[in-house]
Amino acid sequence: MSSFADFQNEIYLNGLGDVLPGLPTDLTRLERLARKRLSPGAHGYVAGSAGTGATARANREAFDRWRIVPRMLRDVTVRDLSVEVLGASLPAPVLLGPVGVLSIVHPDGELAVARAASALNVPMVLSSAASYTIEEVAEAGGEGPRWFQLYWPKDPEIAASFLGRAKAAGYTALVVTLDTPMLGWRPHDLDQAYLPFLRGIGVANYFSDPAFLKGIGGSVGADRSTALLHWAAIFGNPAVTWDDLGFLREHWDGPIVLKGIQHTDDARRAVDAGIDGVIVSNHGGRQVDGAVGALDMLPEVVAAVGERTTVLFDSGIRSGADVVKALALGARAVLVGRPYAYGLGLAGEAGVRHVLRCLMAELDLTMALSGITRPADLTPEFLRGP
Ligand SMILES: Cc1cc2nc3c(=O)[nH]c(=O)nc-3n(C[C@H](O)[C@H](O)[C@H](O)COP(=O)(O)O)c2cc1C
Ligand SMILES: CCCCC(=O)C(=O)O
Repeated sequence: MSSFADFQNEIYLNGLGDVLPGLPTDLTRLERLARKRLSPGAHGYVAGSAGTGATARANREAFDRWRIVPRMLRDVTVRDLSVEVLGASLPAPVLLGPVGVLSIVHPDGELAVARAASALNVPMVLSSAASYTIEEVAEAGGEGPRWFQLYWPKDPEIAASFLGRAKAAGYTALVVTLDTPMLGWRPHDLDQAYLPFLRGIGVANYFSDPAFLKGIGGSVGADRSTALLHWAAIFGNPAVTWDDLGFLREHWDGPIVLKGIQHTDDARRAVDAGIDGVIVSNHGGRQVDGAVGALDMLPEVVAAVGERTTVLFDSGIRSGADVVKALALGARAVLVGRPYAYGLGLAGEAGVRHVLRCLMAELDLTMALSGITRPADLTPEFLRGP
């Protein structure tokens, strides 16, 4: 007799992999389960957003304003989710976005994420603020594709050192996050007095870096408070401007993507400066409260630079249907943040695989049922908008 799992694979998963573990397949329900299971501090940090949460809500409302208009009788037997991004072929238009401090939700943190990403051949973007080092995560990910995300530190020697380490460890593309020269106003963390960094989580790359250690006399020391305060002082660099982008090129010879672009003029400046891609993102609503929903800015940015550069998107993706909407509005691929952090917290590596499979399977089905067989065929004509 066949099992539900066999049927599930046949009907829903379209060869995307083995069965899903016993977790909700609706990622918004997964989110609710994580609220129950994670510690209040860790949950508050991951789920939290800036201020009153208006931007995080705007991210979701923006998705709700767009609706898919499915088309019929278009032979959707054979589908291919793969896309090309910055010269590499991805199995689907989905990446694991940079999420730091992941050992607050699971002891294996980014190592488990790297294994899950590698199993599905989905690129993982490793955060500068990861709980494991650039090298440890590369080793865990093996042959899997990996990108590195830079928080531009005050000390250029540390920045150059990070880029050198990432290159040596096989990270192929560089994501430079522009929207976080300092952390936003985050009431969840302030009220719970919870910061991963204070517990020494998220500083692994810094504490293992010769350039960082030079700034604190060569080693971290038994009492880590001096090192932690030094980290807090150097992690972000609010002084960088468009004139400094040349520094990145000098120290990185692969593709460079700027994350946190929301204005068309910024997108144009990025492209004029020779940047290879932009990520339209508001950091999942964690930085500026009262900011515009990220998806609301996507069409304008695509109209401004879409022909000249690769436009990626994140902030608010919770389903395959959301991926369809972002792609139809011109994103080449999307990054997810919180959903996979919840998968990790609930079930480790298998939980991250679960989240990726759910997204990819639902994307595949939503495309098929809308009359689409490849991401490149998704255009604004498949949407009814605001
Ligand atoms: C717990 C947490 C940590 C994050 N850490 C980073 C980071 O280290 N670097 C970065 O560029 N973005 C970071 N982000 C932002 C994500 O890359 C992404 O922009 C955001 O989560 C997307 O929104 P979503 O969570 O609605 O998918 C973080 C987000 C969360 C929730
Ligand atoms: C130093 C900041 C790292 C984490 C981060 O980007 C976030 O919490 O949003």
